[in-house]
Amino acid sequence: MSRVDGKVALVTGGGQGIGRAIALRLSQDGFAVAVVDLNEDNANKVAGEIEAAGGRSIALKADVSNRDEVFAAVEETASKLGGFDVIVNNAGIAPVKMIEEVTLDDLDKVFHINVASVVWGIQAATAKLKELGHGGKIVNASSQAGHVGNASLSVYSASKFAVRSLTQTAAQELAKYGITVNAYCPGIVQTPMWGSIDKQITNAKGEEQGEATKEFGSKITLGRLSTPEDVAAFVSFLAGPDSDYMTGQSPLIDGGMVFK
Ligand SMILES: NC(=O)C1=CN([C@@H]2O[C@H](COP(=O)(O)OP(=O)(O)OC[C@H]3O[C@@H](n4cnc5c(N)ncnc54)[C@H](O)[C@@H]3O)[C@@H](O)[C@H]2O)C=CC1
Ligand SMILES: CC(=O)C(C)=O
Repeated sequence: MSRVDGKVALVTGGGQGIGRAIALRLSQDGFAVAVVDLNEDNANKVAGEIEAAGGRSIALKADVSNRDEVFAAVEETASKLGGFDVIVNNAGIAPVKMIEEVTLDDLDKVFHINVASVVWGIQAATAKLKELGHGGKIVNASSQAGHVGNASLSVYSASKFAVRSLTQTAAQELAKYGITVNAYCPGIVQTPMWGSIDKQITNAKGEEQGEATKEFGSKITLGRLSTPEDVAAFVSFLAGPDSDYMTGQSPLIDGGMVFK
């Protein structure tokens, strides 16, 4: 019997990439997992993978930038899986845009999906945990871009700095309810998002595809790109009982990226 058996976790953006790996890992740890994504087919596939491996899971369609949909997803998770303990606010987007070309629409879209979503996730999880009368864990996706900022990803980087800030302030406000709030800050992770970033940067610079990966990859001390499972292993720690004495933190899990 694992120390999280019977507990329930909700993972946003769980349909692919890092979110999928987190959903699978938390299920292996013993959580029942709600896989939430805008892409319902992918969410269903991941929930199916969990069930096929002997875990408990549901798939839910929700747009995390919509407060009502996030609250409804938390409600449905608690009623269908019989409790609620952890939310992983993982969903995000990363459009490439040079600072001189950024528009109000770019700011609006990225901050709604990457930042407002985290506020809604924190609010919905806190309301449910207070109703259930016990503490829990909130885990947010930031990035190495939220520590150092990446050229070509200015709005995205700003959104990930914002996630770190929300993580710190929410941790201070919610400790009295037994809720901890932490973030994870990955480096270059082999997912559809990174594939798209490489394509957009190399297109914008007129370079061959893969050049951006080479450039970012050359900064990684451990000498390889991250897998989604590398990140999921750290989220497993943040979602589980071994991180009980940790809150307000946003550690890097980036293979030791060094920017000169
Ligand atoms: N891939 C990377 O190199 C890094 C990723 N991250 C962060 O990790 C998180 C996951 O990234 P990846 O797995 O690489 O991305 P991905 O693009 O491969 O997957 C993101 C998932 O989120 C879902 N999603 C997007 N917008 C949504 C919305 N409005 N509502 C609900 N679901 C939505 C997508 O359908 C998709 O399934 C993101 O927050 C990203 O910023 C952080 C550092 C590095
Ligand atoms: C997408 C992202 O967060 C990177 C490259 O750190």
